Amino acid sequence: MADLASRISKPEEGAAPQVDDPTEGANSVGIVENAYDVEVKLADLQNDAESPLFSVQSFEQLGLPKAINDGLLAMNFKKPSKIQERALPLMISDPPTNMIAQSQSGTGKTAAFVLTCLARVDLAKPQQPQALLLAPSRELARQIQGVVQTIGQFCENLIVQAAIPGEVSRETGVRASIVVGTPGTVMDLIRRRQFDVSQLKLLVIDEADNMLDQQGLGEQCVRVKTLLPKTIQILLFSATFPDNVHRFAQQFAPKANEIKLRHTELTVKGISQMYMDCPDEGQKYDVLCKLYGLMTIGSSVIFVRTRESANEIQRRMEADGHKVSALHGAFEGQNRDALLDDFRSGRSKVLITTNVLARGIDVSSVSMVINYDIPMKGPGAGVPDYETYLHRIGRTGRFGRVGVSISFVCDRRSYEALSDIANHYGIDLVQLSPDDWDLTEKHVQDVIKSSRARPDYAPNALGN
Ligand SMILES: Nc1ncnc2c1ncn2[C@@H]1O[C@H](COP(=O)(O)OP(=O)(O)OP(=O)(O)O)[C@@H](O)[C@H]1O
Repeated sequence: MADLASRISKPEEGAAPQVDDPTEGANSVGIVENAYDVEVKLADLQNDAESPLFSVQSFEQLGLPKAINDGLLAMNFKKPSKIQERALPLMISDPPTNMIAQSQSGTGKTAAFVLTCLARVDLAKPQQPQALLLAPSRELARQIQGVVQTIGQFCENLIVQAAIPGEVSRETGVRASIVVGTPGTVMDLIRRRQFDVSQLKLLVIDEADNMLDQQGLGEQCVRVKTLLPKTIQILLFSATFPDNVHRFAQQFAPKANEIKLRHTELTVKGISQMYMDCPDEGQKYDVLCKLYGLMTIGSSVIFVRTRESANEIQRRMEADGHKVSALHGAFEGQNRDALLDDFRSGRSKVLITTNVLARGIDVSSVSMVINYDIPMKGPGAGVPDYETYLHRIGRTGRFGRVGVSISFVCDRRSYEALSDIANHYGIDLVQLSPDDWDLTEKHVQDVIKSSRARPDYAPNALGN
């Protein structure tokens, strides 16, 4: 990366900015090539991780009910991805065993835990909550609910309910066999006795490192767990598990089987990671506007640090004649739902957002992610946020597709933060220059106009 030592921007002035973290409360064209292996650690060491029993080559081998297999067919899921191949047999076998599972963004973790829920619920008791899935944002909870409904579309009597603000009526409470929610709302419903958790068999926590780490959600998840049956099977999923959270995850889900990735295997090779060397903070906006034409080839997500900058960039871009949407934690739930639905359907193609959408959101048409601000964490936002970087760029390059991420740097601080992130994951970032627009366009177009992943890339494989 170029030397940016001489470019130091002034600190921001004004009121404390509103920062969102991701913790408030389709079918694929991907080819499945399971060329790489993962580290599987079995809770019961008497078992043999290499045994064929612990890996399936097809969904049929799992012996799931026909209705579930029909759902997979309807989704055009022909072959399990690596995480599905390795995790599913362990998760659906009896006696139920906990699982801590890691695989890269966009590799099909959702279907892995959704299939486990569908395999475990007794459809003769459709209104009795039996599986609880927790996610960090309302958008992700709704998305997971949609996946359960789609894969479970032929399961008679299946009722799935979202436990997010505004979705559960006070009169009826929770009346579903599978419940997908955010921890705060779930906690409220249990406290108000509107959610009978006495017969829950399964607790799934998606984005588990984030859910167990953050003060607010970590505490909430622990409190929710204390109210659940002691024998409940716990499944923790994420693309990232920093060591400290991983240790806590092992206490939270004792005696778990584990599927882990090596540090350097965390990035998705289908995502071409680039950075734009902007002259200064003020000119980032002009660079963004120049990129606009490229951003609309597919769909794009622009990540900014604060809600205020999301609003401000939206205002300026619209004033400059560009069509963009902004979504962040200050919006009301239903408004957020409508905004994301517009983006999913392609009615809006450029979404400006905060970390609230950094994790989990699956929109296959996203071909570009822009880190307008490098993700930072810690006191005074002084430390690069390695995990959030990976989750943000993972909104593109889903399930074997290709995509581009462009991170804006404009001063020593942002440059060093991005260098740290690159070193942390062993990534070589391609440098783009705002002075050579033809070359920038070529770099970006070469990737997003190619419809296939590079031949050396085994899409959807863990550890690719
Ligand atoms: N076996 C499969 N065959 C084809 N497509 C699949 C298969 N499994 C999952 N997919 C598709 O892959 C995409 C990504 O899956 P998913 O959203 O579960 O990723 P993830 O691993 O949870 O990612 P993240 O870490 O970002 O949350 C989805 O669009 C999903 O429909």
